Amino acid sequence: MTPGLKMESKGTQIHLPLMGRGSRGEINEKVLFSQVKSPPPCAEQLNNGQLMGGSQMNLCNGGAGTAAMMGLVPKIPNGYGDQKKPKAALTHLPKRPPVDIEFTDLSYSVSEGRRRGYKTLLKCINGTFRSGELTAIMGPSGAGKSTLMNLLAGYKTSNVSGSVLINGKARNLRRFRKLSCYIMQDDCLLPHLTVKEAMNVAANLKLGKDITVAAKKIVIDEILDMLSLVDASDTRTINLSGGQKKRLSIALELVNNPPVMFFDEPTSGLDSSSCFQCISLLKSLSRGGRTIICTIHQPSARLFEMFDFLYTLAEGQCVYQGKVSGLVPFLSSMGLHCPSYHNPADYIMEVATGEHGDWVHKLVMAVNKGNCGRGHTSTSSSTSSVPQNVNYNNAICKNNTQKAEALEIVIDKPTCTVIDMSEPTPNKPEKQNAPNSTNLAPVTCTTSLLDSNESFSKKPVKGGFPTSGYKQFSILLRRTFRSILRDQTLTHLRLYSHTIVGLLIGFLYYGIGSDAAKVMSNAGCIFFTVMFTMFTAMMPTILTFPTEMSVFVREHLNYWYSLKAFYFAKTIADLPFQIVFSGLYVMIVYFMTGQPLQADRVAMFVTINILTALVAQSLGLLIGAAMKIETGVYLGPVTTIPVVLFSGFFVNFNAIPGYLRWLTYLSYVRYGFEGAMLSVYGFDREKLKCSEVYCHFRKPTVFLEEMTMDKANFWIDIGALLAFFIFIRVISYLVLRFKLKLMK
Ligand SMILES: Nc1ncnc2c1ncn2[C@@H]1O[C@H](COP(=O)(O)OP(=O)(O)OP(=O)(O)O)[C@@H](O)[C@H]1O
Repeated sequence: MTPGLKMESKGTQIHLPLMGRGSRGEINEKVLFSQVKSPPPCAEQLNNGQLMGGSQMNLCNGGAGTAAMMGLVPKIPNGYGDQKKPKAALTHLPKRPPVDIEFTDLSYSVSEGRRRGYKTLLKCINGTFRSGELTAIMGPSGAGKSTLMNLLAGYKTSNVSGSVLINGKARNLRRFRKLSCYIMQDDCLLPHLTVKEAMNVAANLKLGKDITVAAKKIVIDEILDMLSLVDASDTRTINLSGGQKKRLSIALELVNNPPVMFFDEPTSGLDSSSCFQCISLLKSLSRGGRTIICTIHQPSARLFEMFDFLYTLAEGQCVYQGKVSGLVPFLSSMGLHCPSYHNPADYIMEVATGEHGDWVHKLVMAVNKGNCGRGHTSTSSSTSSVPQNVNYNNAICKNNTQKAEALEIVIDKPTCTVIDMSEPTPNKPEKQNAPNSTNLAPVTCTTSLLDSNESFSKKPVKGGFPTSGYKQFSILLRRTFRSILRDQTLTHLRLYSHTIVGLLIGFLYYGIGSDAAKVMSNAGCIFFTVMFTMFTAMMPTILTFPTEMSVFVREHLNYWYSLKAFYFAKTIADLPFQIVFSGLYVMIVYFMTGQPLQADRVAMFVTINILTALVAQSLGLLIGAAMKIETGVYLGPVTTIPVVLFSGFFVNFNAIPGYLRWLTYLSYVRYGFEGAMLSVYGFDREKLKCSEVYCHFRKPTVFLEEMTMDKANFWIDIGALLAFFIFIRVISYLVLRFKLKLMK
């Protein structure tokens, strides 16, 4: 019989494969698969102490039907065979080494300004988070949970003292970041992509070009199947439930199988059943040999007992570290008795917040003395100071004598084999769960984090990302283009509004363009056209970019692609939409208002308006990148007012006081309006017809003189707008870079 885990389920024995830890901590990947012969245990059974067994299955290496075992949403056939065939398992993920994280004397401070000096958020804390364990970082609000996780994930590196060791060696931050992922509290997902599309992008970006399309598809299918997302494959992420969004966030990061996963409050915003599913999933991931660390706020007793290791913080110091089951005995040994039927998670939080008196200091002292923690054994056994009614196997404090079943864990010699993804041949039996007879490229197997490859690609790519800069750009370009195309606000609404407003303006100023008696009204029409293209380009960007930005931050910090690739893709993908929308509106207005029907003038008028729109959109991008939506929505229009004031429409340039006149050169609307006026009235346009007895502005040059535009040059306006466009785009790029740096 294959070594593994025995689990009793309604009289039927299930033999589950394990990824045991070798003597040196490596993952044993010997057992790839074992068929489940009986129906999976229900959630209730799992809750009754069998969960440990169920989640001992190895996600990485062919554990059978973990998601179903966890009581996630019912499975549907995925086309891989009949229902009796075992569920897909993650057999095709790149193999990863186990990673233990040890931190010693870790302190972190932030500057509070010159006068107030530094504030210490973490004070000399120590701990070890192991692979194969689900670790919870708990503590009251402001205790330093997120700070600790950011430090361990390598997101904060300045003002940090102490050491972080990975498998006993100094952390190589760059490599560690590539082999770990951080799943944020808010599910930063692009709303208009389907689950499958999002997964494809993740696979293409994270698995590199050495893995074939067919191999990527199998990886994706396996993950979706395992996380019970198959039936939501074609659902846009905006329509997913909270739990599904969370699972998709995990699925996206699982593509390259990171051995370390950090989760910031993974259960926030989920109902109790989704919370249970989510933590069950994390538990299964940890049982696959991963190091799963998450911050959590007051879990229910049911959730609490699912964690293997607990690290509790209060005021930036550790007040408990050790097994979850050891918490109550530890507190009891300190004289803090968790009342019967009280959730220990609630109790430790009450203690940490000072509800039971000033215990924090005493607990910190006890932790530092080694009264709890990994090496400490007394916590797991009954001591005289511990009340008899506490059941240590079950985290809830109650009179319960039920014992958790001992788990049979067989540790084998550690192996790390290259996954065989080649086509099955008659001599070579097809692996279960590799149903597609496609020719699959081998996946690089990393044997140690510290001497692991930079990426999955054979050749390390510049910048350390799994794919080349060009590949990142092309994948992101397609994704951004698709997202914009499907975006109701950015695209559909703009299409309708440009058409409707264009027609409205067209009817309002119908045929006035060639009438000398209506040149002032025509100038108003031209000015409004410039203003409309400007605002409709700027505001949607201010509104939508922060969402894109949060997705970008998550993906970039998880080493998917570079800022450059993202930024170029964003810039290029936006162009066609700006051109089409602005062009459509401007053409409707131009022809309906009777402007000169000369191809060169039409082209000039349309071009100058499109350029103005592009500058305005870049400004929207800058505002969106630099600030929150609420601030941007206010600042966007407010900063536009001076730009409009100095455009030359409301106040003639000659009438502007000399000391303020230089400001007109900073107004990009000035160049847009001036260029539009010149394309209509400049370039030696013949005399206009006059619909009244006398028309002062029959000669277009006279009107341009009146507007102080007679000496203006259309090409300078074009050049100025181009310069504005490039300048603002560069500034936006630098702002994004700066913001990223601040996050690190
Ligand atoms: N840049 C900063 N300047 C000053 N104080 C800061 C800064 N960043 C964090 N803090 C403080 O550090 C403490 C720890 O913050 P952290 O976000 O880690 O807490 P937390 O335990 O995750 O809290 P919560 O559960 O509410 O998210 C808080 O008191 C917070 O106000």
